Amino acid sequence: MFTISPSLYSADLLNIRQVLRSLEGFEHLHLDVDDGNFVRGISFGMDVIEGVAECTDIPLDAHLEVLNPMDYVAPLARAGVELICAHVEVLDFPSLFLSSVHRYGKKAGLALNIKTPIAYIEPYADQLDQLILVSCEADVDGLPFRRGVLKKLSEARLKLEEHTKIWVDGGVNKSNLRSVVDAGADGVVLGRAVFGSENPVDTYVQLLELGRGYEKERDSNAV
Ligand SMILES: O=C(CO)[C@@H](O)[C@H](O)COP(=O)(O)O
Repeated sequence: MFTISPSLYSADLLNIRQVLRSLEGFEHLHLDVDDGNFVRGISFGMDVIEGVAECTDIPLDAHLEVLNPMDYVAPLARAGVELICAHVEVLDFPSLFLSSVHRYGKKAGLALNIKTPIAYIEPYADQLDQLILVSCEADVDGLPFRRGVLKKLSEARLKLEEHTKIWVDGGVNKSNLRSVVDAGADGVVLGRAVFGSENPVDTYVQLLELGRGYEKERDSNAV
């Protein structure tokens, strides 16, 4: 079923404990782990991630925007993160990353920057629980959604196995949600669209219902 993973990095990070307590009903929570090298921003270190995991029962997914993803697998798995995703652009041997995550009993994924073709992840289709298609330039906060991701999304949906969940991440909001779902997304990561709204919990529920409605229409049109 269509899902939303709100990105904690867009929340009020000075009140992180209160934010976590307020997130009633969230099915996922997205952790952008940004190292200041792969991307310019620096987000959460392991101490904060361990603290977040202790404070909430919401299943956590980590999007590693770092140069050395292999170093994060064991600490994230031990902290209880359920899904660990790294950028194919920095992995010399993506299959080793994916099997290392699986050895910890966690779900494993790859992420693609907007400029990176689907061909880069095709050889690993059999190991992929998740694909994150970044839909803005990852490095610059506030850059808009790039519609070019929709073609990549349709291509990925055709090429990947059905069990592989495809999420779109970056600049997604109410106005482009339908196009993302129609092109085949199983889920989206939302930063500003949820945490930049007046009431993140209400907004999350509304957008989730909207997305699930679009998904239902898409799937019934496909039959
Ligand atoms: O990591 C990324 C982009 O690289 C995302 O998680 C964005 O941070 C999501 O934020 P919005 O674009 O939805 O505000």
